[in-house]
Amino acid sequence: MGETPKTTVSSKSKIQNPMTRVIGLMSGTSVDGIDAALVDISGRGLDIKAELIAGETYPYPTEIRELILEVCAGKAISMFELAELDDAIARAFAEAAINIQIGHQSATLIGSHGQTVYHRPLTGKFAEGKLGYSLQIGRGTVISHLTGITTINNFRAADIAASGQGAPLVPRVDAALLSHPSESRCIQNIGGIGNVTYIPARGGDWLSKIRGWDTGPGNSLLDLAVEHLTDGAKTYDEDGNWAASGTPCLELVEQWKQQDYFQLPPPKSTGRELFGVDYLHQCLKDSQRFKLNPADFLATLTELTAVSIAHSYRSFLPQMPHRVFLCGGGSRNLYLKHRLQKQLVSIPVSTTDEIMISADFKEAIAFAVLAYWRYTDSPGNLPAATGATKEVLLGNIYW
Ligand SMILES: Nc1ncnc2c1ncn2[C@@H]1O[C@H](COP(=O)(O)OP(=O)(O)OP(=O)(O)O)[C@@H](O)[C@H]1O
Ligand SMILES: CC(=O)N[C@H]1[C@@H]2OC[C@@H](O2)[C@@H](O)[C@@H]1O[C@H](C)C(=O)O
Repeated sequence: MGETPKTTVSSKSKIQNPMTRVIGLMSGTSVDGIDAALVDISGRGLDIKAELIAGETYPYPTEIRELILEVCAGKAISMFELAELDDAIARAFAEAAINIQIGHQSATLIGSHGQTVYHRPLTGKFAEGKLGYSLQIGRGTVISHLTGITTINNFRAADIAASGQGAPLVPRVDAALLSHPSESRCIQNIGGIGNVTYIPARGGDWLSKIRGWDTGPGNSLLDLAVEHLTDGAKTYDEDGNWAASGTPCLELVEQWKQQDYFQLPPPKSTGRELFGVDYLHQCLKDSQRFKLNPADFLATLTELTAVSIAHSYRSFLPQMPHRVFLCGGGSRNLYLKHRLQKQLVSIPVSTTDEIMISADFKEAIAFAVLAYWRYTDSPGNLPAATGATKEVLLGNIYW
């Protein structure tokens, strides 16, 4: 297991709690594996310090990954099969928690996001009198039983109970760890789905101006397209090299940009339910009249991710940020980064590695922080990002 360089991120705290060693576990909408982060956390509320001690990705066994993707795409399974899948995921998460500690002092707390298999946020008229629904499986009960460590999971439910979308939850963590005294920043995660946190320069009423939402597809459509074009031989476009050899069809991107989700004002969140297999098939159909070759098609999907991010900033931010920092697997897609930079013109685009937080493990670190907040009775959601009516404690605790 590789040791990740130590990175410390602090929010200038004067009051420090004794340090707690926490494991953050996350598997996102790409379903590529479990990201585990071993993190030392101290402080309270937004005044916290988080130091990454080790980070590692543990790929899912192929049969589990394939079943998760099928379930996400709408496959019907029995309650027996659901219980088996839930347990298999929980066991894989527990194993990741055990392995990340090897060679290190043990952790006393685990924050486990689990695996999202269904996300149904409600907005506009559909929301009247109803709550959203978001299901993450991989039971905390099993993780705490197998590891012997207090485990917190089911982070999205309390926000949904407060009429929020249950996502994105990372904005409050981003604000705590990545604000700057004079620079406004967008922290852009590009996982299967993309999500942004806008953090104004710290000072005055900066907290009330923080925003966050899901920008739309990150890598989900690209990954599905690569699998489709290679008959399953490849699962993603490494460094964006394949797309870089093509030319994006801008007319098609303009057409796709008109889709409802991109016009919907925040708070908003989405998932593979929208940007999944059916969406890709529609994209393939739409592309037929332009006779795109595979590289052009991938370049066009990459452009959709870049354009949807930039379009959402221009449409929904109070002002454009001074800088944009990428994280998540898509931050490694050099062609996507280049196209986003082109969209954002003079706003520098780099990765959160540059501001001392691992771009690969930021989401896993975030779930360690969210668990720490639950453990220390601090709210974890940001109502401006999720649409909840109030700040709430997030997560269920299994001692
Ligand atoms: N070197 C690379 N070049 C291009 N793409 C990459 C590279 N490394 C990772 N990716 C992309 O990143 C994806 C994984 O990203 P990540 O782990 O951040 O997603 P996730 O956490 O599952 O999703 P989400 O943030 O939506 O929950 C892969 O599926 C792949 O598309
Ligand atoms: C329901 C769900 O799992 N949503 C994820 C997904 O992946 C990215 C984006 O969509 C984001 O809203 C969220 O994850 C991050 C960790 C969040 O809640 O902030």
